[in-house]
Amino acid sequence: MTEAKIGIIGGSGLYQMEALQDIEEVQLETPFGSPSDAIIVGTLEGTQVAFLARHGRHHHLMPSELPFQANIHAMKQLGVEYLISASAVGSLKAEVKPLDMVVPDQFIDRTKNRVSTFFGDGIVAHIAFGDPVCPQLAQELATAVASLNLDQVTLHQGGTYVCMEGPAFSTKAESNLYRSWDATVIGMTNLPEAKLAREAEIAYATLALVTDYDCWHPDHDSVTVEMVIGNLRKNAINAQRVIQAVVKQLAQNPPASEAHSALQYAILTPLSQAPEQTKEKLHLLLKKYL
Ligand SMILES: CSC[C@H]1O[C@H](OP(=O)(O)O)[C@H](O)[C@@H]1O
Ligand SMILES: Nc1ncnc2[nH]cnc12
Repeated sequence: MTEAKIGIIGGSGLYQMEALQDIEEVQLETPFGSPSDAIIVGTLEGTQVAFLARHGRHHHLMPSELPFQANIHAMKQLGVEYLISASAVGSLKAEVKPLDMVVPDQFIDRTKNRVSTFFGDGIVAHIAFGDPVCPQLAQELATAVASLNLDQVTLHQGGTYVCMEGPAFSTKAESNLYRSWDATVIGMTNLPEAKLAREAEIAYATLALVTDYDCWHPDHDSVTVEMVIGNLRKNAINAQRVIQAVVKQLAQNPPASEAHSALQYAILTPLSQAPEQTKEKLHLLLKKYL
């Protein structure tokens, strides 16, 4: 059985990891449907990792169409314990410039149409989510960025990621509202993923790669895809270097994470009373508690 303890979800601009060796394409099915694409399992720095292009390798899925449950379930099937998201974001702060990197430690949910839980159908669970990002994995990301001294890149450790529905970018009024909330960056994908990863007891952290100043900045044009694409290419190269460094660190010293036991006190329904069909559907997540 193909396995990997470290998973990577590549967002806009990061559709493959060039340094991956001994690649195997794994086409997985889950009780929640098919993931965005085949998962590419290969070795990086001698360590087995699993890579998934969030929007598909040809970017055919909108944020609202992403099969978040299937993506996280597929990573869990492969044995992933640490999941790194690389994501394009707009900046909501003057000092956070395009090409900078942010390792957020908070999220604000502005989505309207996302499924962000595996539970329901007779089994109720409420995971703790006060700290939505694994602090240990976030620290590994920050350490890796700092170790590389990347040209033109400032690292911002901590910050709030606003997750909006999209696909249209924000209005100026919305962008300024998020600025008044002291939010740092904006994107369309990471919050459902972080919630589902926590339910799956996978440590999750985001490497947010800044592509633009959204639309609030008086000295910059409002965000367009054309603007974003130029910076995505540079960001994708930097992101791969960071991920490679993190994988090396994690392989040498995998940190303990509270995320790995997130369900321990979260399930309210006595599993002895729960519907068999739901227990079966959630077996991968629940098996250690059955
Ligand atoms: C190409 S700009 C908008 C698009 O990029 C981000 O995606 P991801 O988080 O997967 O890198 C943002 O969330 C939007 O989906
Ligand atoms: N300005 C922005 N708003 C939402 N998602 C983004 N992804 C990249 N830039 C973005």
